Amino acid sequence: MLFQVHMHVNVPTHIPAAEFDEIKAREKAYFQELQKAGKWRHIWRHVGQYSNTSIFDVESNAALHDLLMGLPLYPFMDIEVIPLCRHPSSIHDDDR
Ligand SMILES: O=C(O)C[C@H]1C=CC(=O)O1
Repeated sequence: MLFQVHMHVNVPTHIPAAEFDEIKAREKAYFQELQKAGKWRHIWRHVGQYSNTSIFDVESNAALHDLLMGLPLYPFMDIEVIPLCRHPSSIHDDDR
């Protein structure tokens, strides 16, 4: 199942910068593992914002929920999820 997810990170002011840098490093490692696993298919930066639009390919709503809740940056994020389905005119076989 494909999902479009918008994430916005609210940089915390109540924790030391070094602690936030450590959380960002864990986020990057988690993100790269999910990319390698084919679950986090695409990511684009929103120009001028600490935000991204991502495409996830996971087996269920619950799987996406667990994945998002596991993001180290989750406590600092606003997240919007848009479930996607195949467009009838698409010529791409991997649009599921
Ligand atoms: O940078 C972001 O938009 C937040 C998050 C998504 C991937 C990652 O490494 O951090």
